[in-house]
Amino acid sequence: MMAPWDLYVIITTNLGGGRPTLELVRQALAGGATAIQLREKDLPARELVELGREIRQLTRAAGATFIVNDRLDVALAVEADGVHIGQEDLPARVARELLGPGKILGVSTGTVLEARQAVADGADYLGVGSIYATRSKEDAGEPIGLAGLKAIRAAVTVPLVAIGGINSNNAAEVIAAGADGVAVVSAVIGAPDVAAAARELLAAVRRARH
Ligand SMILES: Cc1ncc(COP(=O)(O)OP(=O)(O)O)c(N)n1
Ligand SMILES: Cc1ncsc1CCOP(=O)(O)O
Ligand SMILES: [Mg+2]
Repeated sequence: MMAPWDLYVIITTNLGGGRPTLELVRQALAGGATAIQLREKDLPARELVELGREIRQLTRAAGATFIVNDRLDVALAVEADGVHIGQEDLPARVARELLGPGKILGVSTGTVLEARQAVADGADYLGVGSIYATRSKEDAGEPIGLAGLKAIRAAVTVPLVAIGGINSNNAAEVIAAGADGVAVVSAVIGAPDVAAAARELLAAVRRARH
């Protein structure tokens, strides 16, 4: 069964307003996040594994998908559902070989060429963006906008998760442009009430689909 990508919350603790990682995860899940990504750039592998094990338990109990960013070794070690890699990470084809067919492989793409290549290499879903400007990733590049998303939607059939500057005010137009779900950092973990922010964004995504 492919994961529901309606609300994919990315956990980068230093963008979470000083709150502990697991508290952010618990609150995002309480607000209905359908997928959680552990995205910590500065933690040693040992700490990533410890956190990943806890998040595995929390996501399993909530029925949510758990993806580890960048680190295929950590994803396997904590029995995550899969790994997300970008254009500068492990090549997607290599990641697919190491993962085998049973785990989810997500790949970041910003162009039709990248999207087609990622699918050919074995991606199960694509992170598409940055759609809008974002302050959560320094090297996010120029926004591709809804036009970029629509072009990728027309080129591939795998699920598309739109990312970059998405919030409850613009989620509807992103879904209308062809995204299957939204991936967010600041709109959820940067909010004063993480659970309420997740609930509001999830409702916006689901409303947009009907
Ligand atoms: C769902 C999703 N889409 C895109 C990204 C970005 O991945 P990447 O380009 O490798 O950048 P980092 O997140 O590793 O800085 C993502 N993490 N998740
Ligand atoms: C990880 C990532 N990849 C492309 S944009 C981005 C950051 C998205 O963060 P926000 O939802 O706060 O704009
Ligand atoms: Mg990466």
